[in-house]
Amino acid sequence: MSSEQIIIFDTTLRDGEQSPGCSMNTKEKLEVARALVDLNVDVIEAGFPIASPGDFEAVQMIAERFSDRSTICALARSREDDIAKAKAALANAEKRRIHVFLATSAIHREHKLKMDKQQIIERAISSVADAKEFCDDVEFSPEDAARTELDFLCEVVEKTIAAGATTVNIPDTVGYATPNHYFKVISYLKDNVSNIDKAIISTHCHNDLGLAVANSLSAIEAGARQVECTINGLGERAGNAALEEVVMALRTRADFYNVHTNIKTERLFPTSQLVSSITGMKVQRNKAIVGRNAFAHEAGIHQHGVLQERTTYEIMRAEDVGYAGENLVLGKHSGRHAFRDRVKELGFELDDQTFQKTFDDFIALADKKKEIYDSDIIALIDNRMTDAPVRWKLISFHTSAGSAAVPTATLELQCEDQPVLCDAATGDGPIDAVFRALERIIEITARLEDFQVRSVSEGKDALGEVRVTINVLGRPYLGKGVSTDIIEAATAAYLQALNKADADRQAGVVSAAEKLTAKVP
Ligand SMILES: CC(=O)SCCNC(=O)CCNC(=O)[C@H](O)C(C)(C)COP(=O)(O)OP(=O)(O)OC[C@H]1O[C@@H](n2cnc3c(N)ncnc32)[C@H](O)[C@@H]1OP(=O)(O)O
Ligand SMILES: CC(C)C(=O)C(=O)O
Ligand SMILES: [Mg+2]
Repeated sequence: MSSEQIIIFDTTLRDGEQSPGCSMNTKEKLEVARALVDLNVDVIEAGFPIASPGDFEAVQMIAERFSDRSTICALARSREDDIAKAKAALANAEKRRIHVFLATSAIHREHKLKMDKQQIIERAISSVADAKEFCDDVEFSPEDAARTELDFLCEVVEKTIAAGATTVNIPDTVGYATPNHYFKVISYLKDNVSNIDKAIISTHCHNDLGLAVANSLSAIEAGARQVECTINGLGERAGNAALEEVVMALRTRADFYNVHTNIKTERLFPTSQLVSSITGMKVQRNKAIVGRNAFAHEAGIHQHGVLQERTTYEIMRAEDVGYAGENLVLGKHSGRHAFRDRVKELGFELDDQTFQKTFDDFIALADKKKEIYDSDIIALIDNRMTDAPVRWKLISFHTSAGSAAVPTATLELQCEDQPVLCDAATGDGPIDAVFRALERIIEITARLEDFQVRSVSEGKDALGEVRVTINVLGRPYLGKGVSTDIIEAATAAYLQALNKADADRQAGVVSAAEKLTAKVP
């Protein structure tokens, strides 16, 4: 059985713009329209021309620029003046559609429109006929269809199709439907509207119960062939069905739905980003398809699986939706396989011992830091790759400082298997106090010649790298340390430099140097 096409009708610029705080100016709407055309949506609902001169202008300009590629649609109430404005806005459009709507549910009839069923039918028919005089492509929406009596809904749909509607949209205006209920509504229309084959059945689902996408898919199962949706699920209240979710569900489960869309899926992520930046509506990280976490694996077991075979934990490929970011995110839940993979990608070949030490450093860092960047990993590797002697190890350090306190450092160090030594010192600041305490325990007096500190990665919790150069009896020694705590990084750097001086002392090198530079303090 060959796969049928689902028409993707994007209403980001109309219903999407109805999201509080999401108004766009004409220039912004043109940018979004361009992105939608590049995404290859079939129909763009560009606005509601009667609503404001700005909406009118936007529909007109979008129609002039893009109607050769996508059908441009304008919304109108079932009123002559609305339809006249829609016609005027679309006057120069190549592919154009007028979308007329009128509520049909008892609640809307009685309380909002104050019209009875007969008046609704007559108004709907005359409006569709009015729009039809201008263009062949006319869509009719019985607003609040999901809460409309089924027999009355069938009557409205049948009569508007007879009047010329080529698409009948069945809106779940208030997000009241559930998947099985909505399936039954569409099936009922298919079974009870005599001319239903003369029009395309469309869905327009709102997300008040978080079911907009599920309901849209259910309608497709029942025979709907157009889906109205928005980028990032923008729209009135909780929004509309998210275009990217509907499209990727149909593509990923083509085995089940046996339908396809014309969407260039690799444009989904960039389009989502564009709409987010223009509207200021951030995409939540765990949002399906276009959230930053949508293709990210942090858990070691998942990362191990994905490294062996991507499909163990991925049902879609990030590149198919245009996401180019990293999908194996290193963090506290990552394991050795993913870490080794990244180390290799960064171009390092570590022996087992260095790898294990670096991995331990990485896990310790991941406990402190939300995100681990490649630059963090490089700094950790670099730190472990130095062949510096490590006779003295830092067991613990404690500093206290403040405007009214004398900066003090208390340190515990261990030299090989000897008992742990503890000492304290004061200084000009906490780092100076640490340096003095280190010198006291190791019994080496050094002169600090250079001290540099820089941030290795991004964010407030970034790794800091400290590099020091000390002079011991005329010989320079370099030390480097990295940590999210700059005092800890400075301690590690100074200790590394002192360990080098200590190694020379052990080897008798310092005493030789001492003779040569006897005057150096
Ligand atoms: C479900 C949806 O998303 S529908 C689209 C909703 N979008 C918008 O409303 C966005 C833009 N809206 C607007 O700018 C304004 O509401 C306008 C310009 C459309 C109308 O403004 P106003 O003339 O001031 O009317 P207001 O919005 O206060 O009331 C709506 C009127 O439209 C009528 N109406 C509502 N829907 C329809 C309809 N489908 N067909 C005919 N009349 C309708 C109401 O009965 C009410 O009529 P009344 O003024 O005779 O009492
Ligand atoms: C205008 C109509 C289709 C609408 O947005 C709705 O009913 O939600
Ligand atoms: Mg809507």
